[in-house]
Amino acid sequence: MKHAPFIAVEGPIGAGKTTLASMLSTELHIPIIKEIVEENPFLDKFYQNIDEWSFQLEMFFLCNRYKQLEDTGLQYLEKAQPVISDYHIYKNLIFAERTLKGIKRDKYRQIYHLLTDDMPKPDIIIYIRADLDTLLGRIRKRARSFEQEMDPAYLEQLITDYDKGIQFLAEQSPSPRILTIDGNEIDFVENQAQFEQIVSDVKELIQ
Ligand SMILES: Nc1ncnc2c1ncn2[C@@H]1O[C@H](COP(=O)(O)OP(=O)(O)OP(=O)(O)O)[C@@H](O)[C@H]1O
Ligand SMILES: Nc1nc(=O)c2ncn([C@H]3C[C@H](O)[C@@H](CO)O3)c2[nH]1
Repeated sequence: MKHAPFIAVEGPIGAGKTTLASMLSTELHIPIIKEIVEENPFLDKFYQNIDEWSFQLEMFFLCNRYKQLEDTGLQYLEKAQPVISDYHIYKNLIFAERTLKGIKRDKYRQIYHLLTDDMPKPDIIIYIRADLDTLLGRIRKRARSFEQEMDPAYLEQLITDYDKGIQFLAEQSPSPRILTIDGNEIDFVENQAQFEQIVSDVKELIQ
């Protein structure tokens, strides 16, 4: 790979994106960009009433990620410095296609493309797949109050949406390199050897 890599860790809610991105950032000495969660004023309301709050929430995520991506380009990529992020900008569309309907979805799509089409995109995606039981277990363990009432059907749909979304990204040109991790079987938190294997796989993709 000639230029500095832009790595994104992706996967459905609770898959372990922030955990793995942080571990890789430390191990590979690559700065990390993390998504904003605690200061998000709409997440709480969204989980209580998705139809009522989805547009505000999706726009909030989109604007925040747009700003972060702009900064990432200026701070790192334009200076040929590598960076790792705990999300891919495309996740906005994965969620919004599920949570928005009708005219709001149409408007959101237009704004999404207007803002992001010419932005830098990750060239390496680490995709953590995990099934519903694994994700629900992690979400419970993490115990963010606003997520505890999450409808399992919503999460199950997102698992499928993610598979399709990552497949779509794989078909883009130039296509990103994708490392898929089985989050049910691979425990990069507790199992050092499994984490080292991921590090080695990522290093190979970066070469
Ligand atoms: N491989 C793993 N084995 C065991 N626990 C894990 C593993 N990965 C993550 N966890 C735990 O699961 C929880 C969710 O992890 P994390 O916050 O990294 O997920 P995320 O994908 O970034 O979530 P979100 O989609 O909400 O941003 C955390 O409590 C974390 O410590
Ligand atoms: N609707 C919606 N759109 C997004 O773009 C999005 N990105 C993250 N999330 C939710 C998942 C976690 O609960 C929490 C932290 O990741 O926020 C999102 N929800």
